[in-house]
Amino acid sequence: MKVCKFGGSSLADGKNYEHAVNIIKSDPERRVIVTSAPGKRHNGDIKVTDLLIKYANAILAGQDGQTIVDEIFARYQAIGAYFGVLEKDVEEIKEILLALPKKDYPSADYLMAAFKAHGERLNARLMAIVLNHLGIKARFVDAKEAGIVVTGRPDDATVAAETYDNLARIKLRDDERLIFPGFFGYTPAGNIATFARGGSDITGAILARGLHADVYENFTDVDAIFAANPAIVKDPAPIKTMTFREMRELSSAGFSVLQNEALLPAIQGNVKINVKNTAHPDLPGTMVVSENGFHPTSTITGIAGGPNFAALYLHKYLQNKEVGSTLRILNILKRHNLRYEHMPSGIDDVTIIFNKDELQGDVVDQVCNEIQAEIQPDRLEFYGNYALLEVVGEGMAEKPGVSAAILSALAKENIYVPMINKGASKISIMLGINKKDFNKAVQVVYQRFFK
Ligand SMILES: Nc1ncnc2c1ncn2[C@@H]1O[C@H](COP(=O)(O)OP(=O)(O)O)[C@@H](O)[C@H]1O
Ligand SMILES: N[C@@H](CC(=O)OP(=O)(O)O)C(=O)O
Repeated sequence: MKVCKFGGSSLADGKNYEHAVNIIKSDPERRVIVTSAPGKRHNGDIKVTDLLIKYANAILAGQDGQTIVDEIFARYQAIGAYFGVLEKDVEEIKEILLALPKKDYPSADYLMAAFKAHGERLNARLMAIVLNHLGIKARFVDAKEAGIVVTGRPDDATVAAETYDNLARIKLRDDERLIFPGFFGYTPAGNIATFARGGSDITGAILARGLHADVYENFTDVDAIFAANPAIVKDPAPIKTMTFREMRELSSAGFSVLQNEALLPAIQGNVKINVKNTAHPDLPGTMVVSENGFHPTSTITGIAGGPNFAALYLHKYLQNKEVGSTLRILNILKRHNLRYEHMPSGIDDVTIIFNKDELQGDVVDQVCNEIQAEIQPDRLEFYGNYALLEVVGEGMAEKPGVSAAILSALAKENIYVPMINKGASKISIMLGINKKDFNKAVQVVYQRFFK
């Protein structure tokens, strides 16, 4: 049995939907389908999830959301109409949208989560309606009925272990497709909470593990996972096979094609992931598999990273002799609920690297003031234009000369590397660089290893 997840780009309009329907139809093993919300139809378009965020914000501001509801409903209705589904058969979608503000929510954050989740919740309903209309027996299964239980933040939830006991009770039938909405679950108190953005991939992986799928097919809008972001490197090499841990490193560092939290359920259930293009389903795509028995054929598998980082540098003479100084720094970050990405350190120095999305308002000044007062460093500097470059490959483990090859390729282009972190993981090398050099650095390292 296969679990198939279709991304927002694959369900953006009737034509894309038709590719997805044909994929479902063409293989009776594709019995569990996971939908995202309709994504962008073209450059400059807006995802339904983002329209729902606008809708939630309008309601929270005490405004009338009717115009946005009409805009959202039109997206679903147009897809239905493409298949000849009558407006009356999708009318329930509009009613559900209009009823959203009338429900009780424990807080504005939970209201926002519930609104956002309806992109996928309504799309799974629509997919079931379309498939049944085309004579393919299909049933919508809400996350509540499936038993997807989540805890944690309403916009960044974590799946609870009991979900897998609940999923074990689901009976699959040969003559029926089950259509699940991606991206959200229900808290023990019965409220909707979503995973992080891109989180329909996570639902697909949870279902693949819980329903013991042979493979988790993740359909998207590219032919494969490429060795570098195609927006930065022209025609990058497709990756045929890679390991879970390579994917985990790369997806957490910018390979947005697969949400990085989707790896854990697949690893736990040892379900291989096949990333494929909805528009070209006959191409093999990329297989993501367990590292057991995997034999790398190249030194490097992928080059990821991003330009949206910042670094806080602290120097304190004899810091290494003080017990607990790092703990005190971390406590300051904890007080501000601030997550950091990496913290390379030396005898007297520590650099703390943040994703800039974390640094809202005047939190940097507040943290610096507290570090100054409690740690009294000799130097405290903040770099707002930091980029991280992550080079990953099972093939680099215990292989001499990989860092040297990367650094000399960057040096030839006069790209300065203020930080290199190697050793925390055997299969990755992380480099801190200046934001302005980021794209060039990806291209240079790609040329060095793939051309
Ligand atoms: N290394 C990479 N290989 C393939 N795609 C990548 C890579 N890095 C970033 N991407 C981007 O990921 C996109 C697919 O992910 P996403 O937009 O989340 O898809 P979906 O809507 O199917 O969930 C591609 O269109 C591509 O722009
Ligand atoms: N629709 C949600 C979840 C998701 O997975 O979307 P997509 O498949 O378009 O990445 C989002 O936009 O974040």
